[in-house]
Amino acid sequence: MLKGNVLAVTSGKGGVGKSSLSVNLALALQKLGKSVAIIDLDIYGFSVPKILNIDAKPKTFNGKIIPVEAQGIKVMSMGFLVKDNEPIVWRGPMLGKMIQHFTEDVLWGEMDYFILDMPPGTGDVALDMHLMIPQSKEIVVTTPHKAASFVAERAGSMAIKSKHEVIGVVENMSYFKPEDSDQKYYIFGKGGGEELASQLGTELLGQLPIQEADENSETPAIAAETTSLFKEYLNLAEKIDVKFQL
Ligand SMILES: Nc1ncnc2c1ncn2[C@@H]1O[C@H](COP(=O)(O)OP(=O)(O)OP(=O)(O)O)[C@@H](O)[C@H]1O
Repeated sequence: MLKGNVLAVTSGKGGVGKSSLSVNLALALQKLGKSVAIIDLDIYGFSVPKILNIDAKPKTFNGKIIPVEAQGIKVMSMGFLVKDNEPIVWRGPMLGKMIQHFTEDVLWGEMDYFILDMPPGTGDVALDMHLMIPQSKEIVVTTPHKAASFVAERAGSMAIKSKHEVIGVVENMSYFKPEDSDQKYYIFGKGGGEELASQLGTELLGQLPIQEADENSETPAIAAETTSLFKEYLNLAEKIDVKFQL
């Protein structure tokens, strides 16, 4: 199976920044000298290939898949297997087979980290992941609004019930801070991440700012190294790396 540390990035609801976090965290861990792979388990709503601007399709070798590599990160995603962004209409058991396929039939090799970009919520993929990859640890992503953290708690509780360690909560889109000022604007409210961490008995690992996307970039969802968001991703990567050494 997977040879390396496994970190699942989960959330209660969609659109909180799980995929952005998975990719940016992978790049930040790489900055720390780690080898990183991303397994995009958001089978219906894959977005990792788009975030990394990957056009290539994986090749095969002896019946196994060679993951696509972008910016030094190895990636496997349902997005590589569907034609023209067609929707995926599958039932639960097929989703489980895909997790098995992505973990067992891909030539990953040994990696320092496998990041699993999970679909939102507590559906079939989350259930199967908990059964098939019992060694994985989790972070739960939420936005600062209390209602978002209430929903996110379910994903965290599910991990705890299935005996997966939740190593922490990450609050995304916590505030907006202009690059030329230290003033923080709490656009989506405050306190959701802190509250969720205390409900799950874990710690708040990071609060990520809202970052204006550079639409001229080919990868607008990847934080440029000059931004405060990038610095926060680096801090987060350092904290997570320490947690895996314990
Ligand atoms: N810190 C941030 N600042 C500004 N925009 C952000 C930030 N984090 C994420 N976004 C944007 O929010 C949108 C949703 O992010 P993303 O796709 O990563 O969320 P998700 O939780 O993976 O969603 P889904 O559940 O649909 O997979 C994207 O357009 C992304 O670029």
